[in-house]
Amino acid sequence: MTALAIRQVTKSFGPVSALTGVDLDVPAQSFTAVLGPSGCGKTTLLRLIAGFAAPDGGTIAFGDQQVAGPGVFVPPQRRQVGYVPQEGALFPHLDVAANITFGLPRAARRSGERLAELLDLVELGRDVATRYPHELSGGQQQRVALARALAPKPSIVLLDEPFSSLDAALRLGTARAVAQALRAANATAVLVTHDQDEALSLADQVAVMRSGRLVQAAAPDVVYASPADPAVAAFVGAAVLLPGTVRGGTADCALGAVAVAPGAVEGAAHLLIRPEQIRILAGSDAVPAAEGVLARVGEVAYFGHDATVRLQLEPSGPEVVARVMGTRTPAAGERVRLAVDGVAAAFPANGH
Ligand SMILES: Nc1ncnc2c1ncn2[C@@H]1O[C@H](COP(=O)(O)OP(=O)(O)OP(=O)(O)O)[C@@H](O)[C@H]1O
Repeated sequence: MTALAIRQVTKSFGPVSALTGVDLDVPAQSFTAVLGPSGCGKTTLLRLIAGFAAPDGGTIAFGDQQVAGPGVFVPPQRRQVGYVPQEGALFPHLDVAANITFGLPRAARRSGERLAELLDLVELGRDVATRYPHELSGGQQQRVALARALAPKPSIVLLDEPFSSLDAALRLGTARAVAQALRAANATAVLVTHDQDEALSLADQVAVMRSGRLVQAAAPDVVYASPADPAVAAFVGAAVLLPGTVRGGTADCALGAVAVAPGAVEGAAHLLIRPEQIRILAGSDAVPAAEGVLARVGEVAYFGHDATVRLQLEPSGPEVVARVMGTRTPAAGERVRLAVDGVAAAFPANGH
């Protein structure tokens, strides 16, 4: 069942067109990440869903109830939406218990049952209940903000870059705990983020926005492996884009003959290959000349778990980037042979 249906929504601020013809379906009890660069309209979309502003055109429906559209505007307090902002959303003069239960009827506030349930849900100990926001870490504060948003059992939870103020170490753990709590609460959630890793790792559906338009909405692996266009490809991860020619399920390019996804249009194309698909076979002496494509190793950036390796294709080909395991990094200057694993996505050259 669709919990949230957005149809042809537009919104302008004076001459600035923030949203243009946005369509998005969010299935019930699922997690959608709206991903896009700064200024693409993500927050505006979230604010329209919450009811903090009205669209200029189009409709928004929660289940079978239209909440915004021509002649219809349900105010935010009647939309049953939970909202988790970036930071600083907690009341500083109230302890955690009072913050979480703020929106609940008095009886539920008094019983403490729902409070205990919510603390468990966001994986916070009971001892945290009497602390004040300034006595919590940033990650704990965001968990409390989520517990407060979930307390009245909203139909939809909206999260506006809720992890962006956290440092890297806290970010991952908090994001995972929040996603888990949303699933455990059977909530329907929409998260706004400009962080591709966050979107790909947390969401069931990634909705990619660019310049006020929604350019692709699909499962994370589909957006990554079959992006709608080269710009989406580059935005959702590192991408090697090479010109090539598609013929009979294979493309010829600077990396040799590379398999392409079924249905690829024949002829001139831009090929998308992910850095982790480029495999360094071995030093050029150890591999028969017929195998792989020759390259010279340039800069190696070591990240511990893995490394990125810049490779200049020989004799005069373009530079490509490979992602290799941290235990198998070649040395700069070494000559190697390369192969491509898996399939490349092909975009017709005259299509863009
Ligand atoms: N209240 C407003 N008045 C005027 N212009 C606005 C207003 N709100 C947003 N905009 C403009 O609309 C466009 C989309 O803004 P929005 O905040 O939705 O983008 P965003 O993708 O959320 O960006 P960020 O990631 O930086 O928050 C931007 O050009 C912004 O300057």
